[in-house]
Amino acid sequence: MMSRSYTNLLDLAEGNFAALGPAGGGARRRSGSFGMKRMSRVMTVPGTLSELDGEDESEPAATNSVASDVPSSVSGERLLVVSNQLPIVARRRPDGRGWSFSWDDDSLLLQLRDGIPDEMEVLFVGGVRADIPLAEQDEVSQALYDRFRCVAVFLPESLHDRFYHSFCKRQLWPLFHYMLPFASSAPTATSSSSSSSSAPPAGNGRFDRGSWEAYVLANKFFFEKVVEVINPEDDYVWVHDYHLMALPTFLRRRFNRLRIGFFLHSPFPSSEIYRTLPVREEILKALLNCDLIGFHTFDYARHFLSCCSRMLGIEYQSKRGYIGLEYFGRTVGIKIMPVGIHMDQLQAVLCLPDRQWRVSELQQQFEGKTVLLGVDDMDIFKGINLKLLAFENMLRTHPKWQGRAVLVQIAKPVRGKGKDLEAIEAEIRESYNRINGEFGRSGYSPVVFIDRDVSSVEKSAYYTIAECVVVTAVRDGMNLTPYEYIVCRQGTPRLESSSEVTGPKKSMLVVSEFIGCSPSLSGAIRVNPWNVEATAEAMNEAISMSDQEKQLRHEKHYRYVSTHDVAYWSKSFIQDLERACKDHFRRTCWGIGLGFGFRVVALDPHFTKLNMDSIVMAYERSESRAIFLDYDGTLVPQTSINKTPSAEVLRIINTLCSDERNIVFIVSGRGRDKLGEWFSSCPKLGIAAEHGYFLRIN
Ligand SMILES: O=P(O)(O)OC[C@H]1O[C@H](O[C@H]2O[C@H](CO)[C@@H](O)[C@H](O)[C@H]2O)[C@H](O)[C@@H](O)[C@@H]1O
Repeated sequence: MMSRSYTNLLDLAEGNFAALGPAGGGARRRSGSFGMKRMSRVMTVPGTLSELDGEDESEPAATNSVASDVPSSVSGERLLVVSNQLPIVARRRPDGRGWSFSWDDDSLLLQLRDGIPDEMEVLFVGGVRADIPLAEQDEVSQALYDRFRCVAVFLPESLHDRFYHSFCKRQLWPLFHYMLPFASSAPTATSSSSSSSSAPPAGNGRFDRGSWEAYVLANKFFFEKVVEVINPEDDYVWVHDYHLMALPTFLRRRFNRLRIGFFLHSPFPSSEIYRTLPVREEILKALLNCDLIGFHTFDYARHFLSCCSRMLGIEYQSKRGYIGLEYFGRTVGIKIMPVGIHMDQLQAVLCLPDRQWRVSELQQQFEGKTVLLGVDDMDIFKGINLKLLAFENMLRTHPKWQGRAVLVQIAKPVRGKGKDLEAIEAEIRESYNRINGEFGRSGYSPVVFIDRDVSSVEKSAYYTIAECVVVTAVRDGMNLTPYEYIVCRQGTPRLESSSEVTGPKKSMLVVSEFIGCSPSLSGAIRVNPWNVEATAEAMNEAISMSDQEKQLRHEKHYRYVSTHDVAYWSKSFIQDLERACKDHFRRTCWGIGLGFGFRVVALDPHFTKLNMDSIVMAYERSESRAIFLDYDGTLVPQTSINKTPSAEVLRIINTLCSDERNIVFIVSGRGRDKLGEWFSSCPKLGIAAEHGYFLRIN
């Protein structure tokens, strides 16, 4: 077995993982060739993109392919939305026989369809949020494809565990949210103890190569599903979020001219954080195989660009409002556009009779009270405990709120697990018990903590009755809670006659400055959630503000949120993706490089890649030749520390110079002294030193 420390990324990208064994660590994979070691191609054949597409990697598709009924040539453009999870809700049938599926109306991936042109069909590729037994997977795949145009990706359980719980949730997710792993290697509940490596498992989120391999392998499973349905000539692929950052390399290797977009929903951290990631270059290079990379905020994009500059030496250019990275002749576009909410979906919920009934109930429950509301996922970055501490501080420093202010905190259970989460949950419990113990009295609980799944109807009822929403996340990619709140407080024209919507609309927000939605909410009170006292003051200020001021701020926010909805975001992304890809069919391209170093070199069609035979023929035919040779990267490897030309190089140069028909020059930025010294044994060689400022002509 190969050593664990091997860094052959070609193998990694090919899916040959020592740590996972020949079939991906017991992966019950049905495709014939997977897991067999194959030599990767280093493309040396020149050609246009269309010539090269699909010529590589003749792996058969998995046998549970749903593509049997996909027309081989689908007319019209399609969009393949690839994400860790499909926008599907799966439920076991009550009789235990089979599954029932429905669209997940709350999923942003589903909602983004509204911004996609009608003539563009949308297909989804992703995992299913349910444990579907192996024996049922084929049937489920077919049903999902037939009924929803969803292509299901099933990962073997052990792989899923290492991909999702270990690499995604314990390594990437914390790091992207600015949490560096501790140096200690004490294993935790979810560390990858099943890894076959001899190295100790990573604890506390420390990088673990076995989990990284699982991540790459899982990305390859997604890639294979895309391959089953893709029509590379017509389709666009839009990959979502940090789970699938290796996918663009697999796609680009197979389909050189595929139109690929990627959107990162989480933050992209500062380069000082990102550069601690041992696979930092691999991930950057994989993303650069896209045509367009999207971020919620300017800061996330700026961090990504500085990582590209500092770690890969690639600089960006900004032209007429578009930012692009020149990457081997291709321009990789950078898109900055925060996501939005689905207005119709939320407004439809607002009109449900159930909700109106729930609103009245809550109005009675909190009569005479001022409700501050928190709606968060129960994860380690949402700063729920900081919010409780700030609320406690407010009750203490502004006693007028004792008996009057209530903090309702909805904490949605999440799929992640681990000791950190358990510790945070315990801390939160302790805080609200303490606050309720100290300030509570008969008929008054200052904190109402709801740690169960709350339906969209109930959530919108809470939004409606809340005077202020408080978000104290210490990091969050975007966070749409404030947007949902604003829309619910606005209500809909259909509610105008009901008793719940009376008078001018108003809302108030206290939001962390560390979340993606913060820059778009100029009327919110922005806080540093680590500063508990300042957050307490902000809460007091928010609920004490005059109605007129609350109304003005609300109106400003509503104008923005209602016009920058999810359809606006997806439409804008697809338009930019189309624009970024408009030259795809004009360019001459070569795929080069191994593993994650793979990239497509794109050139204007007037360029031709030199072919060895034609060079030799031209050389032999010519009567007089001028030969200009660069030095670094041409005569000595770019990476070598010893820059002195080898004896072999000197011999070849002297051979070239000895032919009367040749004039040979070294052209370099290097100084004349060094070049003169190095080539003192080549008397017939010309030297253009310092970019031609000094010439030695012989
Ligand atoms: O927990 P995961 O399955 O790994 O998914 C991560 C989170 O994805 C979604 O949130 C992210 O996208 C949102 C929309 O762009 C953005 O507002 C948020 O900041 C991102 O983290 C999902 O809403 C979360 O529940 C997931 O935890």
